[in-house]
Amino acid sequence: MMTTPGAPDDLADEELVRLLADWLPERRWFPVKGVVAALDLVGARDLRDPRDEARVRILFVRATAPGTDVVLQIPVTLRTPGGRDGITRIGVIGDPPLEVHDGCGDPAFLRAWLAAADGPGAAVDPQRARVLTGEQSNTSIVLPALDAGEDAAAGGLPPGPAILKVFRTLSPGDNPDVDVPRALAAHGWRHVPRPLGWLDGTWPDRSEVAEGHLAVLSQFLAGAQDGFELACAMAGRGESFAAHARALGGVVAGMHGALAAALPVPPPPATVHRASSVAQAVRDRFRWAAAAVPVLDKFAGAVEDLAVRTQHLDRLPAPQRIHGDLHLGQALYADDLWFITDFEGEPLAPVAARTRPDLALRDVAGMLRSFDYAAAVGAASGADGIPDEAAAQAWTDSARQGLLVGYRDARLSARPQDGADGDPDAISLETRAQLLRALELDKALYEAVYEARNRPAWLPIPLMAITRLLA
Ligand SMILES: Nc1ncnc2c1ncn2[C@@H]1O[C@H](COP(=O)(O)OP(=O)(O)O)[C@@H](O)[C@H]1O
Ligand SMILES: O=P(O)(O)O[C@H]1O[C@H](CO)[C@@H](O[C@H]2O[C@H](CO)[C@@H](O)[C@H](O)[C@H]2O)[C@H](O)[C@H]1O
Repeated sequence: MMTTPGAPDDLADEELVRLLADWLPERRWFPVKGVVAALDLVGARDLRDPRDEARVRILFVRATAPGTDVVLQIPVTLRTPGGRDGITRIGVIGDPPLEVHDGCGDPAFLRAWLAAADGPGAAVDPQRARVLTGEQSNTSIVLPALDAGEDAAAGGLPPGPAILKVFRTLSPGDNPDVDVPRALAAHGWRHVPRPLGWLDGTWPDRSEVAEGHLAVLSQFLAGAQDGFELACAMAGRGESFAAHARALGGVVAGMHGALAAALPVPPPPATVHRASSVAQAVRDRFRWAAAAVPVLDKFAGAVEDLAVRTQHLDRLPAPQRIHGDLHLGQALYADDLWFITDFEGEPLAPVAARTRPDLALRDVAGMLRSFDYAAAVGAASGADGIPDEAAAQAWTDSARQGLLVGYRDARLSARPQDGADGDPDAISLETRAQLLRALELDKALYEAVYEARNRPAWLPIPLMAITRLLA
């Protein structure tokens, strides 16, 4: 084991990792599924609980398995036995014994994190924190606002509530889930929850010391509805999502305008044939997806035909910073407004690819794919409440139409000078349709791998879309 900054200095850490070996595979965010991962402790960092109630330690653990090699962040707290109820106990180590708890569920870790973080912070109460239990690649914890008296004592901190997102799989470099919301909020775009705190860290990564963000604290939109849950519920009741989709399309267009202004990128070199790059990306995605989901092999010819048609497009919109993994689950509906969260990009993609300038239409395609999921998962039904295919198709079509019209109208009104032919990105309707088809296919291939790894029962949703898009 190396002796770089952040390397473990404590023999008990090895015992901790042995304890975690049984606990980790049961976590939704643990990236290795179906096979046993090798776990190696590569580093650790102590944070100080201002109340000194518990020892707070962040473990950096490398998990390796075929196709996976990642460094995970695992905050734990160590307490003398019998100290506290109501927090997640992982087990006991040492002699004299120490209880090991999941840091994310322990106020001691949350206090220590808030004390160590950069940024304005927030007047929140770690004592009443709640760990979210949904489908998540990371771990999020809601921190309620302090009550009025305590709030005054917090001395001018921005008001709570707030949500802390602990990144589980660490990536060297600045995390776009911290930097992008900061840039958008500083630019004055109001559809992103305000970032309130962030913590950097270092950890040994092979022969280097990696540095990057460990977690981010943001304004919590109390009472917000998750866009995917809202869409599924409406689909199940046979209610059109078109008006919501139209408003969402407007917000996605506003996000693209704000991203282009807040995080400008240089134009691509004239030597790059961009349509060929998009086509090649689809081919590469297909090869990657077919290796993980062999049933996709039969689509090889049809994918190549689509790639060739894409390659022959002559004029593409300029690349820019985009969201990168936009779907209904990243859209929150609060007080009649849509907000966009989770700017981390596709969790299965390498970090360098996640911040690369790309086509704004990729985000639009991501949202279109989500309507397909909502119709399937929500069991879209007609007015009689009985789920059927025609009703699902009609529900999806009207939501798609709503999103595209809302997006296009907002782009046009923001940049009317570009709309020579009524198209704000100055491309023909045919080019737009072909690009969207290629980008939807690309996303559906990604989803096939995501579902095969995480939710095999949902694999038919992207597989049916791939069949349809290639028909
Ligand atoms: N600012 C926020 N206010 C309210 N809920 C939020 C906020 N940010 C995220 N959430 C909720 O937390 C959950 C997880 O957040 P997300 O950033 O998508 O995590 P992950 O990238 O791990 O999937 C989502 O279901 C979302 O509804
Ligand atoms: O939210 P994450 O950043 O963790 O994104 C990953 O998980 C998503 C699921 O939670 C996944 O999204 C897919 O399923 C959604 C329904 O649960 C659906 O609305 C999306 O359209 C679909 O892509 C996402 O792809 C993955 O990166």
